[in-house]
Amino acid sequence: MENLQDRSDVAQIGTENIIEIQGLTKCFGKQKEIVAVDSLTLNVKKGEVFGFVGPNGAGKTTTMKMLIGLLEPTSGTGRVGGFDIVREIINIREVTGVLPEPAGFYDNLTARQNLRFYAKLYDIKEDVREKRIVELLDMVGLNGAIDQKTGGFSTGMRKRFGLAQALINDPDILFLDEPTSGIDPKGAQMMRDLIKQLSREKNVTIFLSSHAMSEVEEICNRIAVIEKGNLLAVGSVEELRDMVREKEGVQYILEISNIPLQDVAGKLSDIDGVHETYARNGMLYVHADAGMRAEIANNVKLMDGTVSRFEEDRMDLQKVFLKLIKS
Ligand SMILES: Nc1ncnc2c1ncn2[C@@H]1O[C@H](COP(=O)(O)OP(=O)(O)OP(=O)(O)O)[C@@H](O)[C@H]1O
Repeated sequence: MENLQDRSDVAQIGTENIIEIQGLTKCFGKQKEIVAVDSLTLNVKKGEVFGFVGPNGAGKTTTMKMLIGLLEPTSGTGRVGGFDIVREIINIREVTGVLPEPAGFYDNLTARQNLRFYAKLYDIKEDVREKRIVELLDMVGLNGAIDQKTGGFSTGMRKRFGLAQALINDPDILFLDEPTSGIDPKGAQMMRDLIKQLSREKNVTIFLSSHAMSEVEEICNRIAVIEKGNLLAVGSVEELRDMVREKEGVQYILEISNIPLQDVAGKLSDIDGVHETYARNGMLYVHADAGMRAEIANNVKLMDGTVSRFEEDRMDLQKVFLKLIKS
């Protein structure tokens, strides 16, 4: 699986913060009793593909809406592309593109007519506009449907068309709310490839929310995890994994010969920092604090055991996420 965070050749990530959020808060209700986003502080660097994940109702959409000027924060501040999210919404609209969930179009208009309409809102000149419409529809694989009404588009086509629409003003920053939800695996892969292509070839900064952890793991350089409006963690998959390793320990898997696994399990479970040991299918599983590898190996050696395999169960983002939200 291609992973952007390991590939500095893919995205040119700058040092400059293109999105800055300070203590951002949004409350709903007469008494402001529903705290949807609670003092959120985070930065996104230019060129990053930034994943925003959290359970249902965590506050992802509300945050995005505040960042693009659709909702006014209750308190806190934010800047997008250098512009203030309350006072400079018009400027933000100029430099951003948005794929909302669900995406809405004028369904009785064709793909070309829809894009023409949005292009006019941005005052894009006719010659540039017509060329861009064809290029964008080509990019998202919808050129064959250019003169079809969007009302007849499938869910996958609507998502891709929504991406073309979000790109009509050639934005520096793209906000994508669940860009692959409801579309089939092939369509989802195409969407991910497009997102990677935009990052790689156009250096567009992408801020996306998703419930698909494998997708976020595949395409995001960094990820913020939120729950009940609060930021739980932010970092690359590797950094988030390390946070969980430090907090919850790791699972080692050992293949040992010469001595009975039950004996090793018993001996290792007496060591400080080893939380659980059990043998299954000829392998020994050891749940221990991170960094106990050498000590475990030594103890097996002292018992005259031979270790032929010693692996750490590498948590994927799905596991990391579940551990972060339950701790
Ligand atoms: N207009 C509103 N009025 C009252 N409460 C709202 C409003 N909009 C959102 N909320 C509440 O704010 C919280 C955060 O909602 P939000 O839609 O931002 O979550 P989310 O992380 O995008 O969820 P999902 O993954 O389900 O899309 C939820 O408890 C939601 O019910």
